[in-house]
Amino acid sequence: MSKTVVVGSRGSRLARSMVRELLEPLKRAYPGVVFKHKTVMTAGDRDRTTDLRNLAATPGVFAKQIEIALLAGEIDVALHSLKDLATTPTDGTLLAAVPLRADPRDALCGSTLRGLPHGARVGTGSPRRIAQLKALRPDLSTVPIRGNVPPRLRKARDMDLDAVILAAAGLHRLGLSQEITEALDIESFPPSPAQGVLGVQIRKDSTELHDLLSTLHDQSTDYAVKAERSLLAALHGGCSVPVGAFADVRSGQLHLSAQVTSLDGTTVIRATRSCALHDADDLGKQSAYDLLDQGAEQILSTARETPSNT
Ligand SMILES: NCc1[nH]cc(CCC(=O)O)c1CC(=O)O
Repeated sequence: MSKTVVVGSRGSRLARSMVRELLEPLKRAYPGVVFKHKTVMTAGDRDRTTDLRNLAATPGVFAKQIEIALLAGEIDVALHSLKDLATTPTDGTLLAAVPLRADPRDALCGSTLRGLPHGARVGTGSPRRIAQLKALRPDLSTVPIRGNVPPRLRKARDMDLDAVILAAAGLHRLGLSQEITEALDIESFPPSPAQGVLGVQIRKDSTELHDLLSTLHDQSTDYAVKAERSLLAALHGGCSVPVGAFADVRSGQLHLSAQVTSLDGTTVIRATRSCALHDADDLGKQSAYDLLDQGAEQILSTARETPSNT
């Protein structure tokens, strides 16, 4: 293998901190390999003017350009947030490693949930976050807010919002943990499938690189995201459906809880299942059927016709 490995990612501060998180253990484990970082401009970065509602109609808006650079050989590793990566793998690519998950929770910045006054305004454009928030607090209103994490925090202040919802993992990675007023409980506010997990993607034929990246692999996180992503795939969901899911390994079993919520928050459908670790894919599928049996399809088809950002 050539002794240089080029890692491609978005150019945002968050993406750059993810690259550092990825490279630190690799540089330690392979002092003889040179690791380089290359920034790939994505459609999501380029289009600052259009509302992401239109952009997000194209799934994988953040990931596509990075995958193209990977397949063209401009980079050797494509680094994504796994929750932004479509569940159908792109031909010629594979996920080489699933590193240990960071904090999976969503975070309220600006107020606690209970501390929000009646009718408060909360910044988020994500259908899942809007739906789940309305289910817990029907009195609240949501305001779409987009952009990278630091600008979202700034906009929330400029717009005088009472709070904004962001992924805790992103805030931790940016060194902005102090902005978190409340990390929302996993059970009542299930995160996006694979939230907090890095997606480390390579070309299928990069066998040596695959071996090298296996140092980063965390088997429990891998089982968990397999279950969460197979659930999402079975529901034909992308990043803009109101599906929350979280799986973890406890006492040698894999547990999955999932929730589909109508956009107005009035209907909440839940499924909880456990299985042996090697049945992760099946756990996701069975849980999806549990949700569909309870009428999830109607909520999902309505939500699919109302594209929005995550
Ligand atoms: N949708 C954008 C996005 N993609 C990944 C993260 C950070 C969390 C993660 O790594 O899963 C964020 C920001 C957010 O949702 O607040």
